[in-house]
Amino acid sequence: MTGDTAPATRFGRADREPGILAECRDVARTYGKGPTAVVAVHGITCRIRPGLRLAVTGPSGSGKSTLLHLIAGIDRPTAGTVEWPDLHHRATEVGVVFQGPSLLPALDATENVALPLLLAGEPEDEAFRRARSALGRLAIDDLGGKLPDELSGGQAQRVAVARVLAARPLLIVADEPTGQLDHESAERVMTVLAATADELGAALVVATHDPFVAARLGQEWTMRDGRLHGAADPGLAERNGETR
Ligand SMILES: Nc1ncnc2c1ncn2[C@@H]1O[C@H](COP(=O)(O)OP(=O)(O)OP(=O)(O)O)[C@@H](O)[C@H]1O
Repeated sequence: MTGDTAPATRFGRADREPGILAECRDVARTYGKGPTAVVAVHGITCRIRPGLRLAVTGPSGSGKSTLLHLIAGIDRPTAGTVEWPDLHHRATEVGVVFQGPSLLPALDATENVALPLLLAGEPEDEAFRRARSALGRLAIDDLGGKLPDELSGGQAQRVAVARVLAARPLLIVADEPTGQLDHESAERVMTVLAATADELGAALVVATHDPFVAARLGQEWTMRDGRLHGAADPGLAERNGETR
């Protein structure tokens, strides 16, 4: 087969490199100003491609959440640039599992999961079908009728994961998605996140303190004091923009 006839894929032709979902160039994020300013992220250059399975690890306060928010486009860098070259509609193509509570209190679990689909214009029956299916994959379909304040922290966390998966994003950014879960539930969440990312051809970026979760993903980037470390890992050249 010649290059000209290579089949198209979701991100271009099969004979080309996969696309770039997110690209950070020399990105920094400082909170506040003057003597109390906190530099949460410094000088990070990285690329997120389809198929990436990435754990972002590091001590508390090292900048993991900040980097994830910049990659997802829900925060802006104070220096450098973040771009999403192969995303067309970032609001629906990036799914974020937040570290803290994020469910709307007046909606039950199924409605919380369906809401982003309804807002994106999905017909109601399809939105609710996908919401129930996502809850089922995470083995929490029995919780569909419960309000957030009737859920445990771990149950609410799984509903938040279901909400992201139901929206079928191309870039899944999850901040401690298993932080409140027992081992068995954490394992299920990681299995479903990875399987869904495989089905969608998506990238999966997970901030975690849990070595088991990090081990489930293909790559690990470690943050310390706002910088990426881990020179021995195979992603470093990619991260530093040395290869395309
Ligand atoms: N909104 C904010 N205002 C001021 N400082 C902040 C803000 N958010 C984060 N920080 C600071 O930025 C630094 C990085 O925080 P970040 O939440 O990104 O770290 P983290 O590695 O995700 O931590 P954890 O593992 O505890 O979630 C910390 O020093 C934190 O106190």
